[in-house]
Amino acid sequence: MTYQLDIQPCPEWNLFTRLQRPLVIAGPCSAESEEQLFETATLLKNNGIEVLRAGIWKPRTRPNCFEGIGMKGLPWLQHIQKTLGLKISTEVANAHHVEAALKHDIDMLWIGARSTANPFAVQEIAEALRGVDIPVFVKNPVNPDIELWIGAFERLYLRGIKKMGAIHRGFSSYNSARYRNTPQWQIPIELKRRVKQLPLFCDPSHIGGHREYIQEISQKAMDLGFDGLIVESHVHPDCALSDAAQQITPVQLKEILEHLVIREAHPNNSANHLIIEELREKIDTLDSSIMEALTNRMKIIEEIGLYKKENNITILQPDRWESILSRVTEEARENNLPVELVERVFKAIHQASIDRQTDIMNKKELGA
Ligand SMILES: C=C(O[C@@H]1C=C(C(=O)O)C=C[C@H]1O)C(=O)O
Repeated sequence: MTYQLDIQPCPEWNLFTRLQRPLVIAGPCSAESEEQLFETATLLKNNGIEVLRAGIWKPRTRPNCFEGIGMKGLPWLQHIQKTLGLKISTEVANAHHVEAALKHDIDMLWIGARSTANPFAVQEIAEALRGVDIPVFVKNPVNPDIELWIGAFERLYLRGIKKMGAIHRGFSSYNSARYRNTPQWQIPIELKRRVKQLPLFCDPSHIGGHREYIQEISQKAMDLGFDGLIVESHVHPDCALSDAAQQITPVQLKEILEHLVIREAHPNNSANHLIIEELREKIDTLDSSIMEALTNRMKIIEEIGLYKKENNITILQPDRWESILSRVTEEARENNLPVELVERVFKAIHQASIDRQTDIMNKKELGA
């Protein structure tokens, strides 16, 4: 069963007053001391940030790391809310956190990646939020499972939460890669396709794992039409008690934001609109040719399948398959197409052929 999520549009949330992209949430990974939090918040505010983030309870990979300041950090946030007029937000991982955060007038909550991966935790948080009308952001689960991510929104929605946003923070991987978490951009793209009204934020700090990547990841998010960014910012990043390498100062954040190129969702005049429409018509025609070719190919696959069944021949023909794959990858090289793309496409086509021929093989004769 899929639910139609009737999400309230972000401009109505009373969280951001300036509504141009990117909407920005920023603040330290963790609240560490009242001074660190207040100094950071003041600088962020002076640099135009409206919503402060700060972790109060930190889920850490190993015990004996700094696990967050806990409850005593909540009044610090509240003080900032009152004196600086910033909106305040933190991560919650259980009902107890939700209760404490709400008691301290938190403006926005988010559910972390490890919690999103656990439906029991999400359900518990959703129950604790029943009847509460504040925005709740959900980070993607650590594993690239879009259903789990959507499931978390559904659980919240079923308990009455209408102000929901998604945070893309990348996915855990065992391979050593450029970034700390692999972005797998196709997953937030698919989320946006499936849940259109959902505001989409990117967390370049956690994807990159190092401050040097924040600019490029933020730009990529903007190019894909993301609504906002949630960025870790600390008054003295190198002294941070958690995630030191990926935090930036409020001034560095301002510079990064100033350098972002923000593109419009659609062409801004009718001449440009016509150009893109004409090109899209060409794409539509080409897509129809691809579909026609796929349909005709499948018909022949079926004929070969019937022949194999009648003559007792194996479905998989490794030599034939090998020769197809080497021919198309060679053609890809000649035409300057990504070989990896062509391989992926043809492997998917070949697998579909095998599946179709397997169905034909297994189908009982009428009356047999
Ligand atoms: C169509 C055949 O069956 C299988 C499917 C193939 C394909 O999709 O082109 C190629 C070889 C076989 O593994 C065939 O034997 O030619």
